[in-house]
Amino acid sequence: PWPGLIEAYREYLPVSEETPIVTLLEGNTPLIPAPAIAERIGRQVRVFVKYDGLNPTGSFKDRGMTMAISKAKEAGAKAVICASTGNTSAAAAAYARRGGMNAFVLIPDGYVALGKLAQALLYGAEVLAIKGNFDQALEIVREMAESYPITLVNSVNPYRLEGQKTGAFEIVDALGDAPDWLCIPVGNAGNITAYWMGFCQYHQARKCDRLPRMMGFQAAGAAPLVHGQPVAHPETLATAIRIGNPASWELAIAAQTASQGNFHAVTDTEILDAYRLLAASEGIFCEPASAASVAGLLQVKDQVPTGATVVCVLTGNGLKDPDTAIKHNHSQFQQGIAAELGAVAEAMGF
Ligand SMILES: Cc1ncc(COP(=O)(O)O)c(/C=C/C(=O)C(=O)O)c1O
Repeated sequence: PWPGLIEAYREYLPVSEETPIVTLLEGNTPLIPAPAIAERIGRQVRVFVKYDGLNPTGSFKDRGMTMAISKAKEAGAKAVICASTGNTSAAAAAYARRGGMNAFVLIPDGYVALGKLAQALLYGAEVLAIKGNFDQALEIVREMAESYPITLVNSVNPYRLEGQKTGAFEIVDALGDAPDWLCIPVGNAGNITAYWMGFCQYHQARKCDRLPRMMGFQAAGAAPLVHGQPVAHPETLATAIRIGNPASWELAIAAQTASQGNFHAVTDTEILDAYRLLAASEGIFCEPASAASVAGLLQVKDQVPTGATVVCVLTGNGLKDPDTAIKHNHSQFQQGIAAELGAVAEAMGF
């Protein structure tokens, strides 16, 4: 049976026998073929999606949190803190409580998807909603962690990136080599940094021959890495990546240049089209920010080499943000039908 990420990849992680393992058996998520998306590209291009929405708290953050919380516990921490657009706070709360610690989370008031807030509250985090955006919340928690006995578990904590790089390991283990392109949504830029770390470490260990081009996609209203400067008032319906000043800016640029990758901006409309395509044509429900990886691939599809293998990282489960699904689906939804066969048959067009 799958032992959880730290046990599965111990030799590649900064842990020792003294490290307590705080785990919810995260990782080992499916790499699902996406024929409907591949068909949109053609030229024998193969597309897979790494469905990281199937982690225990529903996002890729669990990969980083099993490491960050285990290391915090090893260091004797009693409480952790993070700023979050939602998924980090859910994962920090779950793993901190699992590890017997308290979790304090700062979130931008009014811009956290319903499912993520539900998680942080029920996991028993101290949830502080500030009248400001994620970037302001991150500045505050970085100062807090400097001045008070509390461990910061945002992705500036190196153990977060160490955990998140395991996504790259799993992709190589499943494909037998690295893909030609790795498409990934980018907000605070920890995940694109971590994936590149993982591919490079696996390449060093001769576990893969090739290294992918890292293709990072940001929401058009929150695309500092595309514009080359911070965005003071980031705006997008993909609230998970509504971030204007990524903490891992330099590391993400280094990954992009070293991999000969690129950053592109995708509009909210392109994100919603990919979000609906994934659900209605592939049967895969991810949250809006995650669909930016597919929206981006489709935007630059003519640049994909013939016969290439592409992996799009779907970073969060669609259930995190039910409001967006209800508001932006293209399905038939007839309400108030009489509970009679005739009425139902008529509604169905018979
Ligand atoms: C679903 C989803 N997809 C993509 C991203 C972007 O990853 P990074 O580029 O590593 O930030 C996030 C990030 C969320 C937070 O930053 C947070 O939860 O505080 C996310 O939740």
